[in-house]
This record gives sequence, structure tokens and C-alpha cells, in this order.
Amino acid sequence: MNKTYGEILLIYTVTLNPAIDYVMHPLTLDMGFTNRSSHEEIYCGGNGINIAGILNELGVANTALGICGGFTGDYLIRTLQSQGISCNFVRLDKGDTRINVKLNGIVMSIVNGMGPTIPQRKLDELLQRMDMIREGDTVVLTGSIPKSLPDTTYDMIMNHLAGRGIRFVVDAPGTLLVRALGAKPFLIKPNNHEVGRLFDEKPETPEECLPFARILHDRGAANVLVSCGKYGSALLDEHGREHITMVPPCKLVNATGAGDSMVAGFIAKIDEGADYATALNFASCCGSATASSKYLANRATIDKLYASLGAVLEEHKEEIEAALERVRKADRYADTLDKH
Ligand SMILES: O=P(O)(O)OC[C@@]1(O)O[C@H](CO)[C@@H](O)[C@@H]1O
Repeated sequence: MNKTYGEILLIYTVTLNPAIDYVMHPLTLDMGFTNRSSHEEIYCGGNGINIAGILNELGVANTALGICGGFTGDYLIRTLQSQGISCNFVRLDKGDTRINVKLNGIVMSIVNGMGPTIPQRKLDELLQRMDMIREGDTVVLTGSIPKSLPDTTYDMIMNHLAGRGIRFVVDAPGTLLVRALGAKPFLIKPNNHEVGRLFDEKPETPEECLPFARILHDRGAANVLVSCGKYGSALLDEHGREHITMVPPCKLVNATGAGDSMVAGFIAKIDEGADYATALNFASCCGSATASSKYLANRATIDKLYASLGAVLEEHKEEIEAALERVRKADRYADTLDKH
């Protein structure tokens, strides 16, 4: 169990490529023509920043670390501070924090920016600031990284902090994730599509994802949480046990940040002393609460969905048990991760 509020700050999210999320609501989208949005919203984004927002909402002490720059970086820091999110960002001398465009029409289309160039000395400055992180604290490395940084960046950060009793959480795509497994993170949280890309398969459901989760677990990740959108989510826990949960009843509004909310919810519940099945259920409700909100979920929505999940799980109990049984009896997939 992690330390508590009375002591020092405990969870540090790291966002190397934060963003301003510019959400537009076009009524139609015709490629090659001028489209009009019916209204727009502006939020602070980037996975680590979203996780920090939900942790704050859940009353879990945290600090958002990262690198930002330019007028968008100024906006980001000002806004986070006004939301009461503790942040410690290295400022770039040149380059702007990216603006990610989310076109929330009949379906959501997303264009994420590349992000500014990060000079080595700025990364070194961030590493120096991270030296304040102590034994028992958690470091959450999450999201894409700007193109100027190598795929080994998360790996390198974890190596820098190795041997200090720090708990790592990694939510990153592709090679970044595979490279991070060697540092034996406490938790990784790919979604079913990311798992599919790692293994050249197309798993959709928690049942289909669990065999791949086992490979990621065997490669070093203690807990592997896989979100599968409307199908629910799966957890292969640190003891090698499989869990499946479902989504509570809710209506999709904007799924941006839903995965991040799951990470925040999972860590928060584990740090309260909950067991893995409970943490998975709570994580699922945090994700659904954000997906059914305009932006990140508030506590009331999370609590409401959490209260409704029990009935859904009860109704589908036999189905879930049967799926878990099939997973336990199934042949193992070959580990093909070395190609990354
Ligand atoms: O380009 P990345 O780093 O992969 O993803 C960035 C992003 O899409 O992820 C967050 C939601 O998880 C958004 O706030 C943000 O715009």
C-alpha cells in the first residue's frame, strides 16, 4: 500500500507531450470542403495530465510533471494551477505545446499534433527534478513522446530512477511499452487495439485480450489492465490471476481520457487497500464516467456508475465465469514481442 496524504506527494504523472485538446463538434464532415463546427471546447490534455485531473477529483495527492512550451504551454500551466492541480513542468525556450484536434461528429475523428522538439538538456532538467521522488512513490509514464525523443525514453527514465523503491506505471503505445517491460512496471494499461498491434491480432473482448496480457505479464509487467471499450476490461494481476469486468450502463459523450481515468481509478483503489477485482471494477467506472462526460469525469458520476456496476456483474456472472474458464484452459499464444 502506498503512503497517505499526510506525508509527502506520492503519485507523479509524467507527460512529455502534453496538449491542448481542441474539441470541435461538426454536424457533418466533408473532406476537401469547409466544414463548420456547432460549438467548441478547450481542455488541457495529454494522458498524464488527465490522470492527474482524475486523481485530484478522487482526492489522491499527485503532481503533474512534464515538458511544455510557448503560448499553449503558458495556457496549460495557468489552467492546471487554476484547477488546483499541482504541476512542475520544464519550460522549453523554443516551440509550442501541441494542439490536438478532436472532431466529435457522428463518429470521433482525432488529429493529434507531433509536439515540439525537446533538446537533451531539457530532458536532463526534468530528470534532475525527478530526483526528489522518494521510495514508495509512484511514477506514471504515459502517452506518446515527441518525435525528437527516442523510443527508449521511458526505459531511460525508469533506469535513472531504478533502485529507489519507486513504483512505475506505464501507459504507452508500441515499442515504448515493450521497451518499458524490462523495468518491471507495477501496471501497464494498453487498450485492445494497442494489444492487437503488438501481436498482429485483432482481440476485441476481455476474454480475447487475456492471453496477450499473460505474455506482457510474463515479460515483466506485474499487472496488465486491458481496456476493451464497450466490451469491458480485463486484468491479469500480479499473482497471475485473470479478471474480467464490464462497463456500467452509460451513454457515450466523449471517450477522450477514458483510458487515463481507468489508470487513475485503478491506482487510487489499490492505494486504498482494495483487492485487484475491486480496483478493476472501480477503474472501469472511472473510464465510463469520463466517456459519458463532456470532459473528465467528476466524482459524483464515478460514484453513481460504481453503484450501478454490481447489478450488471451479477446479471452476467455466469457468462464472465465461463469466459474466464475458457481463458484458463486455452493454449498459450507465442511471444512475438521481440519484433518491436
Ligand atoms: O498523442 P498521444 O500522446 O498518444 O495522445 C494524446 C491524447 O489524445 O491522449 C489524451 C487522452 O488519452 C488526450 O488528452 C490527448 O489529446
